[in-house]
Amino acid sequence: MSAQGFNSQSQAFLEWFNSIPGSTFSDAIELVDLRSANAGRGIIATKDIEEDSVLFTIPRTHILSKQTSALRSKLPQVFDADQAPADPENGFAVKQDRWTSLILVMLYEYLQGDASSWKPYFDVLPESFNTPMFWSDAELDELQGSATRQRIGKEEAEEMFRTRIIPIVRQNASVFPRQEAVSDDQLVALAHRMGSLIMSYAFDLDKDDDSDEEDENEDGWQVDRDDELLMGMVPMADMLNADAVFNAVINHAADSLTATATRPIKEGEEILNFYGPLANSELLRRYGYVTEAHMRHDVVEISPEVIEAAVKAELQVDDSVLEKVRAKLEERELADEGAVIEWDTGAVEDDGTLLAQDLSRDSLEELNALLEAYLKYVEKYSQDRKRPREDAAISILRRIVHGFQAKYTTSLEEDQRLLGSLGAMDRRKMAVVVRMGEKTVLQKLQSVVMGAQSDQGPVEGSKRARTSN
Ligand SMILES: C[S@@+](CC[C@H](N)C(=O)[O-])C[C@H]1O[C@@H](n2cnc3c(N)ncnc32)[C@H](O)[C@@H]1O
Repeated sequence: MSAQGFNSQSQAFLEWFNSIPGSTFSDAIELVDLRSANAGRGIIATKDIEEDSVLFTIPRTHILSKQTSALRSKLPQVFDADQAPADPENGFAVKQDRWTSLILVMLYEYLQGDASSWKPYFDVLPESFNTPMFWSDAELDELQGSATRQRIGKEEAEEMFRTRIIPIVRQNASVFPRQEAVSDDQLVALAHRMGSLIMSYAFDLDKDDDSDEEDENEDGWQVDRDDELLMGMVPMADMLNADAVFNAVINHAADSLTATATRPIKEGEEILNFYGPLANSELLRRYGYVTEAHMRHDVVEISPEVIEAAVKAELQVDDSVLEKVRAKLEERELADEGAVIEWDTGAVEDDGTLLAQDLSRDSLEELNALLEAYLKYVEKYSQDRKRPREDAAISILRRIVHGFQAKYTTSLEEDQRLLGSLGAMDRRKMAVVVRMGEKTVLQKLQSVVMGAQSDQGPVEGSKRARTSN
């Protein structure tokens, strides 16, 4: 789209936003075109801004959610469990979760076209995304050994659209307009767009007062459910880009959400929100971009299968013993997720600046605990304590590191050279940044393991890792 067309959409959106009763938009900020930096729209300071200044305010009435959309009153049987017909054949009996509810609301508003009061907002929301969900196999191959590839979930998403979204749209032709012109495949593509928008633009709001917020577990205790937070699209708050070093936050008040400067911002600086201490792989999966500042949160995820394979190869354990060990670990809920190796040293202050002090954590704690448990149960079930546990643990760790490194087809040095030769931050370059971050963590892990091996001491990740940051 031309710069002129892009800016006139921004202008129309801003006028729509300013027409909302109770909204505010500071005269010290501006909505701008950052496409040349691959950052879409963003907001910059047009004047110096003082700490705690309010940048903009959006009343809750104009957060798009199942609470503000007319769809809910049109389809109470879909949104309210107690009104759902008992017959599951009609497709309504499954209660919608916060994802499917918001996708339905967004589809409903989007399909209204010009008749939707949210039209100027939809006009500034993107139609295509750089999240791995939309990458080709060749593009995904560039992620090499990254666990991100296993977490994309495209098929699961499509299954959800086909079973929980499309039947509702089709069975309510009078509610969802213009759908005759849209095939099922097109509806799936539209649901993908809405799902991706929710993933990278929606905010978690307060608890959803209308949902049955708590479930009972077997003991009769009330437990919080992950899906109880209401999700909504918050116009303007979602025009802020974000980074691991930021200068603004969104405050949630009873009637409105407000963007506030966390520290003084200079004229020309971009206003940046914070999405959380996410590894670049996760930033890419959810938001479709990576940044240098997020590299400090990079992690390597070691799956239970990788750990088990290393244990088996190192200790030459029979499958029957491994099965018993696995059952024991599952009983103790240790075997489900494997271990995450992190060198998270760059925590941020509340104002968005980096903490001066290095906050190294014991990055190997989780893996060490898991290996300790493996070794204990292997000894127990094979009735054979061949060697000291520390010694065995170090050898297993070495196997894990080597096994992992083999999943990445290029070395860190090769990637460094490649990165220097790549131009704009396209999908390939983002994949290179992700895999480089993970290889850097692996390299640190390797130096810890090698160090431990040379002095045969325990593997203490934090003490050694601290020197390398
Ligand atoms: C909530 S939106 C922010 C507004 C968005 N730039 C737009 O044009 O609509 C989140 C999306 O903005 C982009 N984004 C956010 N922060 C970014 C950054 N620091 N660098 C590049 N892109 C960024 C990503 O595409 C992300 O999925």
